[in-house]
Amino acid sequence: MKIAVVGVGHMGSAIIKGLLSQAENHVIGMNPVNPRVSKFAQEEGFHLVNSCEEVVSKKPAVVIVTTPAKVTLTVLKQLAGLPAHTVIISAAAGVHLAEIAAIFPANPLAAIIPNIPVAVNAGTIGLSLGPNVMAPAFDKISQVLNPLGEVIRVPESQLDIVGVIGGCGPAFVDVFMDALSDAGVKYGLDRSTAYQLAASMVTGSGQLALRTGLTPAQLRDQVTSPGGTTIRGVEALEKAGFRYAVIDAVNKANG
Ligand SMILES: NC(=O)C1=CN([C@@H]2O[C@H](COP(=O)(O)OP(=O)(O)OC[C@H]3O[C@@H](n4cnc5c(N)ncnc54)[C@H](OP(=O)(O)O)[C@@H]3O)[C@@H](O)[C@H]2O)C=CC1
Ligand SMILES: O=C(O)[C@@H]1CCC=N1
Repeated sequence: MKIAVVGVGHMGSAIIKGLLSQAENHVIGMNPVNPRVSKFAQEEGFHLVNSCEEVVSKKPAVVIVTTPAKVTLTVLKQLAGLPAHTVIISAAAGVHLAEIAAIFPANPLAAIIPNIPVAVNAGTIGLSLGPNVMAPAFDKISQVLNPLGEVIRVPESQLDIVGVIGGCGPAFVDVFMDALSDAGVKYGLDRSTAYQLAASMVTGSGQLALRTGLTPAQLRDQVTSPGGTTIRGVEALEKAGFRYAVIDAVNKANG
């Protein structure tokens, strides 16, 4: 499928990497002239254009817009020449389907909040669909998004909070992994071993939760042996207000 990704920054690059892992995808990136993006396009081997007019002329089946939220509606207006069957997917946090529908009244529309792990096809993607998404368009959206990771369909009213937990969440986990790694280094691990250990442990914990369906509390109980070491660490986290720090991170990001 021919897919255009408009805005090749952190999220656009991550989506392009994930899309390029599927041989059937023909990916076109669009970004204003920028040596960073030209180098990335050369390295990854996708076609790069520098204007919305060129995107329209390439007739992509699906356009994914990953420009900064504040310029996204302006960029979408520049894409208004796309035919009515083109599927428009916006990844911009805080840009609503109704605002996009004012520009593309007849097109199938979707709003997504992906996260950076889409780069390795292990993303978490919140998805809300607009009113014009019939079966053929839904098939295209699924064909594009499903290989990028887990797609979680939610009403648009929940997309902001899904975006904070799924989209911002990797940064929160990265801070946690960085701190864990510091602690490992303090006790003698070399940096790369500490990073590998933290990342592997987080991956495994997430996979276990998904595959078993157990709650985080049930999983924690499996680790906290009576009178053992883990419960002493959990106590220290509670004393430091770790839970509240996490909830307040979500409050702030959602504000
Ligand atoms: N980063 C993330 O984890 C997530 C991001 N998002 C959403 O993705 C969007 C981009 O975020 P992010 O990738 O972090 O930001 P970046 O700043 O890394 O990327 C934005 C990209 O858009 C380009 N750009 C700027 N203006 C235009 C334009 N008029 N036309 C085309 N491209 C343009 C920029 O080009 P240049 O650098 O050359 O100016 C840059 O490459 C936001 O709307 C954000 O809400 C959603 C979920 C997660
Ligand atoms: O920080 C941001 O605004 C974007 C939205 C979700 C993750 N990154």
